[in-house]
Amino acid sequence: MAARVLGRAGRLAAVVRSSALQLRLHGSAGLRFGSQASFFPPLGDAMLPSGSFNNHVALITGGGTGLGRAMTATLSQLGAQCIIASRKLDILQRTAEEISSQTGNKVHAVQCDVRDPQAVSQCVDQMEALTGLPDVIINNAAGNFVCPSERLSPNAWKTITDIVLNGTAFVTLELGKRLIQNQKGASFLAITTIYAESGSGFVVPSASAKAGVEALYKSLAAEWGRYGHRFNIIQPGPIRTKGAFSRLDPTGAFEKATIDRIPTGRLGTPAEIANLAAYVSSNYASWMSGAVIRFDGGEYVSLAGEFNELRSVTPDQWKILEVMIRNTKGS
Ligand SMILES: CCCCCCCCC/C=C\C=C\C(=O)SCCNC(=O)CCNC(=O)[C@H](O)C(C)(C)COP(=O)(O)OP(=O)(O)OC[C@H]1O[C@@H](n2cnc3c(N)ncnc32)[C@H](O)[C@@H]1OP(=O)(O)O
Ligand SMILES: NC(=O)C1=CN([C@@H]2O[C@H](COP(=O)(O)OP(=O)(O)OC[C@H]3O[C@@H](n4cnc5c(N)ncnc54)[C@H](OP(=O)(O)O)[C@@H]3O)[C@@H](O)[C@H]2O)C=CC1
Repeated sequence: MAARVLGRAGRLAAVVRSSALQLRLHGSAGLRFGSQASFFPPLGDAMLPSGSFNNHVALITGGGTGLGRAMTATLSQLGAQCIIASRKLDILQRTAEEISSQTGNKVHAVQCDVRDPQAVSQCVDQMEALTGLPDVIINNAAGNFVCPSERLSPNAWKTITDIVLNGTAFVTLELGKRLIQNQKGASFLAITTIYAESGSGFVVPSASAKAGVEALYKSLAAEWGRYGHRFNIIQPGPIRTKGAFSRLDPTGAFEKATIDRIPTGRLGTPAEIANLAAYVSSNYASWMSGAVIRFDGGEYVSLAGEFNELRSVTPDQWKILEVMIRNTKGS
């Protein structure tokens, strides 16, 4: 009996070593990635009760496009008066009009290059005149592109770190000081990325700056709670936007591999992150501060685990592997 099992195991072991299995272990055959997405359908509706942001003012940097636009739409739908700020006034104005006309709540467009502290100060002046100081601040504006680090010029480095780290700091400090002076509490949210934690090649200025933003927000969560300010961070995984995908995967060549490694089998959607940002910025989350929320369909842990490639081993192949492992005697 034992000999028969061993003989069978030997034959199966030969199969294991075949190139077909090697392909399966290292390629994406076996379990078909992506099919599981049907278990995780994205919902698009605003999650919080309507009116959750009535009488609230929200500033969203980079609110004219992509994820910032989606967050603005959700906050506006929930009753907030929004101010969106970035460099391109025409785009901001178009977005503001579209959202206002859908929600019935005013969205203001204010031009501001967050790299320039004077422009930030003027933007806040404008905001104070329009709406008063905000209850919600979402630091979402960013710049990024993939580039081997040896090809980066000093100005390329400075451009990204100025937008992401200095820009976030200028907006946060300017508003923080005025809010403190006026004894007004607020929720600050920064949008970073999963590689702020791990680092990542080919986006090194962005990784460095986003890590700095996380240190800034965690530090201020500790320091400024006494002024009524909460600071939280959302680290999104891949969510299709023109701004991100055109600069990080310009040919689309990496999209399938990206989806394949996401345990939930799909990209995120702007509406999903907008719901999370709305919750974190709302009074329902008034006890949340200093939190770093990874929102990536499981991509980070999938990338991190050394053995996660074994997802592609089929049940039949596991039988073979198990026999091989059990038959190993000694070291
Ligand atoms: C593996 C597949 C993955 C699939 C997708 C996964 C998605 C996951 C996403 C994760 C994280 C995402 C983070 C993000 O931040 S995405 C948001 C991206 N959005 C934007 O970047 C919008 C705003 N961007 C811009 O306006 C420009 O792209 C900008 C370059 C960042 C700034 O514009 P501007 O101020 O006009 O700057 P210049 O064009 O003057 O350039 C300044 C400097 O930088 C050099 N440079 C510009 N582009 C490149 C490049 N592609 N490669 C190398 N260097 C570049 C430029 O030459 C200038 O330097 P120098 O003066 O020395 O020539
Ligand atoms: N999409 C994704 O998969 C992921 C996105 N993120 C983060 O999400 C956020 C939104 O990105 P996404 O919506 O995808 O990309 P977008 O390119 O659409 O958004 C970036 C926004 O930043 C604004 N911006 C850029 N530079 C400046 C500046 N100097 N001053 C003021 N505003 C500026 C842009 O507006 P303008 O050009 O008018 O200035 C734009 O609206 C970013 O923080 C990004 O790092 C993180 C992980 C994944």
